[in-house]
Amino acid sequence: MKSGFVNIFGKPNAGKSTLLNGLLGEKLAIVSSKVQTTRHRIKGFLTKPDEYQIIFSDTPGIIEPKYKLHQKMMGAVKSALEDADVGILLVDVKDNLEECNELFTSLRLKVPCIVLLNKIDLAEKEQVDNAKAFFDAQPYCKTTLGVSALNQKIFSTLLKAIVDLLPEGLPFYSEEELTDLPVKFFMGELIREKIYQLFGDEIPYHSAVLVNAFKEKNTLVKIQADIIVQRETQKVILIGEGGKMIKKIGTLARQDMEKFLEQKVFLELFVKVRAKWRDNDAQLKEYGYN
Ligand SMILES: Nc1nc2c(ncn2[C@@H]2O[C@H](COP(=O)(O)OP(=O)(O)OP(=O)(O)O)[C@@H](O)[C@H]2O)c(=O)[nH]1
Repeated sequence: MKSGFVNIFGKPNAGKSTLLNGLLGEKLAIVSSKVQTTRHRIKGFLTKPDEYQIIFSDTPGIIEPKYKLHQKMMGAVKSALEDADVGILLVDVKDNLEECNELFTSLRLKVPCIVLLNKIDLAEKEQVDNAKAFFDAQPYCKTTLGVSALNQKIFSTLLKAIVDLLPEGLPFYSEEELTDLPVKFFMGELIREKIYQLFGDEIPYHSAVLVNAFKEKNTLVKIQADIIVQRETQKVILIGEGGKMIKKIGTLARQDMEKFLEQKVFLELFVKVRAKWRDNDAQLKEYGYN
């Protein structure tokens, strides 16, 4: 039996969330085409009885700490590095390889790493081969694989490569558990995902979601959440004309919640203004960015 911790690193938008969702077969990490969607470490477990247990985490995209929020994200990247048995360095195969290499080198990786070249469905074979040769020559790289996170066919090869690098050991969690994060957290992420999908650049980056109540009743789950924004003008946009937008967020989020929980959901959403929440430690903590 093998077991251990695997952390997925990569620049924003490399496809970390897509990969994790594909591997785990559940919509755990939220996926969007905008960068920096993932703010938390999200762990999911993949267990094959008597063979392996892999504990995955999806770290935030590696970025410059411009705001306090970003510093917290870098902290998450570092702490993920410290407790990993295997690192997966995810690279968009069309990205600047030298730049990715600099980034990985600067993390001073001590764990064995698999370089995963993602989005090969969009690249020429020659480009993939060149990238493979480039990373195979780097000291932190144990092996390089080409994948498309959208295509689950290659996952068995990836899983084999991961398991080969894992230490022998007993499972950390029981087979039934999929993640140790509270369901409440995922409900908040589903709301945040809708904000990313429905609004332009500014709004998503200035919003946080706080799930205040999660109550399981006999026939349904009651969820109450606040969407926190920085300015009154953002609140007006989020609510929309006659409440049109907030209704839309609510409906889409509720549908996904119902799929996830396999239960009817009653969702109540409020929009609240908290000036400068992104630079306020206490508020960052309240919204879950520890
Ligand atoms: N064509 C193609 N698109 C992909 C592939 N993997 C991911 N994508 C797309 O790339 C975009 C970014 O994917 P995410 O999984 O959200 O990326 P991420 O690395 O988690 O991004 P952050 O949360 O910003 O750090 C999404 O639009 C995905 O659908 C792939 O293999 N092929």
